[in-house]
Amino acid sequence: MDNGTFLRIAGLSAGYGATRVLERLDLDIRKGEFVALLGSSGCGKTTLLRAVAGFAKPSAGSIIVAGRDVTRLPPDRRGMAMVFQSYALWSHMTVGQNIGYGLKLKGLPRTEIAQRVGELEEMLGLTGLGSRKPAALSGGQRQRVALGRALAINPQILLLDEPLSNLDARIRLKVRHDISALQKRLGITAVHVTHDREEAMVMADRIVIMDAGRIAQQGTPEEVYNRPASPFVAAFMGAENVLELSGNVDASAVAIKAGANNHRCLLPLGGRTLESGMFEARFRAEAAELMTGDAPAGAPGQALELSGRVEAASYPGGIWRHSIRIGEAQILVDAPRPFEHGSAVRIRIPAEKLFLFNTRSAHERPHAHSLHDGRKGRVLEASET
Ligand SMILES: Nc1ncnc2c1ncn2[C@@H]1O[C@H](COP(=O)(O)OP(=O)(O)OP(=O)(O)O)[C@@H](O)[C@H]1O
Repeated sequence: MDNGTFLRIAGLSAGYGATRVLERLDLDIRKGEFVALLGSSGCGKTTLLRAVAGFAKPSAGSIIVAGRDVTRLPPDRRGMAMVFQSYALWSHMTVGQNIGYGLKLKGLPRTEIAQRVGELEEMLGLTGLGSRKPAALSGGQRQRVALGRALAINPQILLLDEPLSNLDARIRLKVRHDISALQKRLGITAVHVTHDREEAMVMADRIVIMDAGRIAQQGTPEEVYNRPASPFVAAFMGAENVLELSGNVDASAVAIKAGANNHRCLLPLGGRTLESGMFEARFRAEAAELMTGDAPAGAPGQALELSGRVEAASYPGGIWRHSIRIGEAQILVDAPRPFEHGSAVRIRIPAEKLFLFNTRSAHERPHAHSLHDGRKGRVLEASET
């Protein structure tokens, strides 16, 4: 075991009856680390969290905390506390009683419980609300009570199951910040399930992206955002524009061939592992630059240049978002000013903002729009060089 590992999930498989959800999943988490489990609905995030907490029984594998195998221990003997999306507060109990519940179960003296509850209420901004019932609290306050109840027992590991998804957008930003600050201050190891990319980015030290019960990629927010390892991760991290290109790779660059709607260009490999052939190219709406006029002639540029036509423009705030038709493909591109509906435009995507992945078969690129001429699978290449 790596010296820094505090929570080790090893070869974990879990499911429900015949439904297999997690398949031999391995994940090591350091002490004090904040890990976000990010993935689309149904990928197994909650199942993983519940298995770690002891609420779901794994069919194989183990859960080790500080070198101790806790796989067969009940939830209350694992040194963990879980905060649920639904808060799961006891409606007949006051705020103070909810927060102190775990301590009461442990048989602590009343005075000690009162003192600890008071400290937590203060820490969580709930002072003065101790005798209210949950029904008389706002969503954000309820979630803070749930957090207080989890923290009261001094857990070594805090498990958060989409704790912010029931809060409105503005409160969510505040509680997001509160949880992060508290977790860092207390030095608790935290595992946070979310399907909100931005939430994972701003809260976590490390993001674990899950796909169908497996880990698709893990890394710092900056790593998974800027260096997605697969089309799935790229799409999940917001690079939803997708095109199909072809080109040749040498030791230092990939030469993208010209097509019906793209110019020839030479992109530095920059650490990418690619083979000559077909590529799925992905990029974010904000990664592209929108321009009018003709492309400069001459040597191939170090950016992908596309030509298209504006089909729609909207103003979501701050920037203008354009829907652009490029052959059979449709992409979204942001710009600081609106471009007229129907106008011919150029789109420039710098090499470092273009994610390229080899595609090997038609089955592996169900979402890619090729820049082709409508004939089956034929990519239009003005120059075959
Ligand atoms: N109690 C259950 N019985 C049977 N199948 C279940 C049960 N709970 C979850 N599943 C199935 O297991 C799979 C994983 O569910 P899980 O709740 O872990 O996903 P998730 O990634 O947390 O999704 P979400 O973001 O929607 O909460 C899903 O296909 C789900 O339908």
